[in-house]
Amino acid sequence: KNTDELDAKTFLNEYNSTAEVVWNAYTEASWKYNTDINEANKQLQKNLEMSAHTLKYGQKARLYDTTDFQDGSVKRTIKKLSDIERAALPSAELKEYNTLLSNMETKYSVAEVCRDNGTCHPLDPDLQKIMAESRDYDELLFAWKGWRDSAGKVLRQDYKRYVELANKAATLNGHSDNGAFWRSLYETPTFEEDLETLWKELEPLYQNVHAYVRRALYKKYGSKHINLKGPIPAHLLGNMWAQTWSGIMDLAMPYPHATQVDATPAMVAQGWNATRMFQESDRFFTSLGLLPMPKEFWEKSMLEKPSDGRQVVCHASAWDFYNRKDFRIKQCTVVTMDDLITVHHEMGHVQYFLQYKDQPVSFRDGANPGFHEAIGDVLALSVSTPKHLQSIGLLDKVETNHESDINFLMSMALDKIAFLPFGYLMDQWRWKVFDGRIPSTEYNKEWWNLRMKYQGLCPPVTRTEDDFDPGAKFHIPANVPYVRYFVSFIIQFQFHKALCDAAKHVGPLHTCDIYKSKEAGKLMGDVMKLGFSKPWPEAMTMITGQPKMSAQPLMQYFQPLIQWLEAENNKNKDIRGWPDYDWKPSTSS
Ligand SMILES: O=C(CCC(O)(O)[C@H](Cc1ccccc1)NC(=O)c1ccccc1)N[C@@H](Cc1c[nH]c2ccccc12)C(=O)O
Ligand SMILES: [Zn+2]
Repeated sequence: KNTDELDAKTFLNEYNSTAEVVWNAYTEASWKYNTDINEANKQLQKNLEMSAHTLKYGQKARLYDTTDFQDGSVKRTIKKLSDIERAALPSAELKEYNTLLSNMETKYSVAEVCRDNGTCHPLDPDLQKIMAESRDYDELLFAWKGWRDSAGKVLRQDYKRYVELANKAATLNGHSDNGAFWRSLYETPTFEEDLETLWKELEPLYQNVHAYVRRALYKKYGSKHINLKGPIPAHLLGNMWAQTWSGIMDLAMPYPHATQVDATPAMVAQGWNATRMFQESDRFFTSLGLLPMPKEFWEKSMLEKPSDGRQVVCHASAWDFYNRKDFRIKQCTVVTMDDLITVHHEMGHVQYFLQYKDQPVSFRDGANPGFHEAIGDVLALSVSTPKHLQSIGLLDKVETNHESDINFLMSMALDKIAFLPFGYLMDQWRWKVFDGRIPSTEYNKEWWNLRMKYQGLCPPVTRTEDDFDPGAKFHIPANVPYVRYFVSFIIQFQFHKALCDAAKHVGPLHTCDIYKSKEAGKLMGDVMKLGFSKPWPEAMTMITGQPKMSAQPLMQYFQPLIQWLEAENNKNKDIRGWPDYDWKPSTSS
């Protein structure tokens, strides 16, 4: 083994400069395909070249014994390069794996649901609009079942083979399975226990929101479709996957006569478009002293779904082209408050790219995947406040009284609290698939067991193993881990609390708006500049003064609503949980 640290540094410099070129070429090819899906653009050649580069340098990295190295960054980089992921597969299987991934993402992205009269609906924007706005039980069922027939079902065989190859690559890199590899990215030995502890702390709050929303849906859809002691049919929550519930805020509004919280009508009335939404977000970031989007961003991003007939991957994403100057977002933006939040989420990714662009490529990543997901959401917590929405002209009447507070907190809970069990169960399912506890013959049964256990949902129609409902959620066919969002929804409140303190905010946490706080911006910028160069507990300590994930700031933020929900559910004599787990909604309307 080579113990020469100077030699290692030279090797890493060579790696870094060659990696930028190879990764840039791959990213350009991937962008071309994602924004114009067709056979010609499918060429997977650049993907293979990237893996060849990873293999070459990974094998050389493994020759070093870094035990006595002085430079921590050299040790950290050698360790990271030594895991060569899919490049460990024999070339025939690597080609098969890349083809499978490309085919799964394409099948998902081009899927659509057709009516008897022949009109066909893509997920974005059509089916998403139906799921958020329709209050017709059967129309919702048409979209919900149709999407799973068109996008989920067709992926089952591809997915089964993908699992085998992903696991083979993981074991060739020394992991027990692909789930173990995904968890290793958090560098936290107690990661799974920590997540379970956080979930147990938050479960009572979720059950209170669930009980309250079930009561609201009971009022709307009646006892044929809602059992006040049972799970909620999964198509009634205002979202295709029931992962966020703000789509049914109108049914769950505690005080309909107090301050409204939805800025969508004003955005539409004032003629906002996608570019305006991104400019608004850019303005918030620069108000904190963070970096503006470079001109390439505005010239080369795809901020709206193309109208020239091109097929694209509509699921939003942010892109680093690894040349320190080209950064883009691809988003099929619609003019809604919900998408204004997503705009900030994606811009948070690009801000991270900008802040760490001068790190070596190995460190151009989040402190952990949850950090990358949290940045934009932290700013969105400020943007979402009625006070801020009023200051940008999107809400006119804003009162500061108890009812308005509860309305606002309910709208936030329908996104942030409702999401937690979904964010947690997605990779519970995948970790069990990767480690063999869920065989392919039980993919769908175990999916719905988890959907029942954590979210208290049931399918509106019978499901079988002919179906593959997990495949109907982008991240499953797209091979994108999901527990990062669960982590993000926890730590973003820790960051929010710390930044609000830095911004000298006084008053309840949920009223804090860090807009224009250079102190808050400095704290965020310094952490983002680190990229992946330090273990994430160090980054966490820089912001919050302590190294752990904690649910306390989230609970503090929602405290007024927690009390209100307890009282409201007791007043309605509603039970928490869903003991009638065998109940099924009637299939006649
Ligand atoms: O998937 C996303 C946003 C897309 C993304 O920005 O996270 C994107 C996902 C992706 C990853 C890899 C390939 C293609 C898409 N992630 C990134 O663009 C990205 C870029 C650089 C580093 C890390 C992530 N949100 C999740 C979770 C979520 C639901 N509602 C939300 C509201 C606010 C924030 C997140 C969510 C979802 O829609 O289920
Ligand atoms: Zn993201």
